[in-house]
Amino acid sequence: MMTPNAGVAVTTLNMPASLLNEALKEANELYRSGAMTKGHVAANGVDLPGIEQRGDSVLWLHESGVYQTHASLRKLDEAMQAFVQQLAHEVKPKLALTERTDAMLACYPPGARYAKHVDNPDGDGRDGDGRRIALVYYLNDDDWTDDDAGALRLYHPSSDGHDDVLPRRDVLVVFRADRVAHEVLAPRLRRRWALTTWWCAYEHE
Ligand SMILES: O=C(O)CCC(=O)C(=O)O
Ligand SMILES: [Fe+2]
Repeated sequence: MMTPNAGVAVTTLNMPASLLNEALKEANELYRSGAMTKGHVAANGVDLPGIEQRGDSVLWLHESGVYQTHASLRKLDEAMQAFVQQLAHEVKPKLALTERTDAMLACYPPGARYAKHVDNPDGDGRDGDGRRIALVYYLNDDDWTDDDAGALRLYHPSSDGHDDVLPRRDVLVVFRADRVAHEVLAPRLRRRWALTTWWCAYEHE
């Protein structure tokens, strides 16, 4: 697992190509069917349409009931969950994981971005166990290149520096949802797909 800076890790899940092809088909089918809705940003506890800030379309997969019919997406969600169960052991001295969120399927059409933000800057309004870990897994075509753009830009916590991660198929980025500022740069010509889950945790002193 590569760790480009504090609070960030980049790895792959090594899922079979057939499963990834099928999941991408399912995702495109959901997009075409009109099941996905514009992503929102919360400000001061009020949910605002984030036209300027955020151009993706999203679908909460468990809640929407699509796992009944979209088994490949469900299997990828399960693989991410299995990954976290291993990780839980490693992070135990620092974090006590409590629960996960639903999986969010997100599509960035060409030109869509998500401006710099921290996912959980204020504890999520929970009693110490807001979202602490974000996992973002990319479902894109297997020939995604620099020219396709759409990197996830992760800012270093204590300097102006940043690292860009291209949203290549099967790449999993794990980062601190309560600390790491990041932004999504717009993909140039293709739809950019990601499956995201968050884990809530208490942080030990
Ligand atoms: O798709 C990505 O690379 C990250 C998306 C993101 O930052 C978010 O949904 O909060
Ligand atoms: Fe984010």
